[in-house]
Amino acid sequence: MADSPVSGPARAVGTVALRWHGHSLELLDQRLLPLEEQWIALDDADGVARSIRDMVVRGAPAIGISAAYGMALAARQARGEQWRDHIRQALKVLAASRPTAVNLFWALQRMEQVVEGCATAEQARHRLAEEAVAIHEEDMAANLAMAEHAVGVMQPEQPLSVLTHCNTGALATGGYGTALGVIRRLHEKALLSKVYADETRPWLQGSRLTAWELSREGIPVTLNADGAAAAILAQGDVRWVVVGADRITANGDVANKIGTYSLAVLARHHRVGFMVVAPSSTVDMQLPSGRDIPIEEREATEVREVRGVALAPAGVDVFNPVFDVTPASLIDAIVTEKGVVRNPGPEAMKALFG
Ligand SMILES: CSC[C@@H](O)[C@@H](O)C(=O)COP(=O)(O)O
Repeated sequence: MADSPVSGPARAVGTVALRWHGHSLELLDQRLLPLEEQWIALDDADGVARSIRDMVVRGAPAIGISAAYGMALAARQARGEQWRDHIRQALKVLAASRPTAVNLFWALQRMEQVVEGCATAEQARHRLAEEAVAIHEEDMAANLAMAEHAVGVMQPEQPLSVLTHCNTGALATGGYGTALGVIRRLHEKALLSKVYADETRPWLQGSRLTAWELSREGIPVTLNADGAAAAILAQGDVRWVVVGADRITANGDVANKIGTYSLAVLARHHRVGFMVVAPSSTVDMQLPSGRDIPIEEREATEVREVRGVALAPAGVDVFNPVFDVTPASLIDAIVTEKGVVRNPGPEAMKALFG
């Protein structure tokens, strides 16, 4: 076991955002897409934490997987009697990278349990790498299962149109995607008529990432300004709004990219289905409701500028919460790999997640 690096998942579906090489982690720099495809190589946990904070990698499941690999990298550098302290310090740094997506803390907790079960640094090096790869592979498998469940809920008899928000695809996960995985599956089954992608101000995950990911895989996508969503739903063509999640609380409230809540209100008004697709690693049964979710606020420059070009008067006051909370009462279905929660509420959530 001296230094036999554990390699990454054997199976990948289409686009990938992270590559594990056993001794280093490569991340596709999502800040540069769609203009440039550049990979960043990392060999320590600090670099991974920085990459999460700076949005080189983003999307709840991808953040959790990256943090797990960050722990595996920390174990590779842990030496001497203090090896356990070195890994615990890495965990703290990774946990401080972003606050909202619970997948980060879920993955770190899993890694911590493995550390506690290791007797030597060498064992930790091997076991943490294995666990990180397992988390990565499980996420991919969960996405495939969720896509099947979601199509079962939609029961399309003919191709249907959907609207989505942010990026929930291979770029945001271990592969395939959550909400975008459902869209991919509909396309594979020739059941997708049209997908509208909100551009997703201010970071533009929809235009920069979702439009890129779908176009390069030959899935036709129509990009729209966020403010056009009401007009699109009013046309009557869209049957489902499909989104991902960063944290789902015990009562079925959902934190997701800012703008999701307005979409849920619009969907209810227009009698369009509203579906949240997320792995069970996004469910936080410790928090009673969405009011308890820490909502990240990011720099004012994200709203005032695009790639350094000013869009607003210099120094204008900005409010930039990057997630919002959709109340469970506006959600028709939460789809996870464990099953579907229809009309979510505390009882239905407890029945599936205990
Ligand atoms: C499968 S990704 C689900 C969510 O993480 C996604 O919708 C989202 O809000 C991403 O936010 P981001 O700020 O880009 O990390």
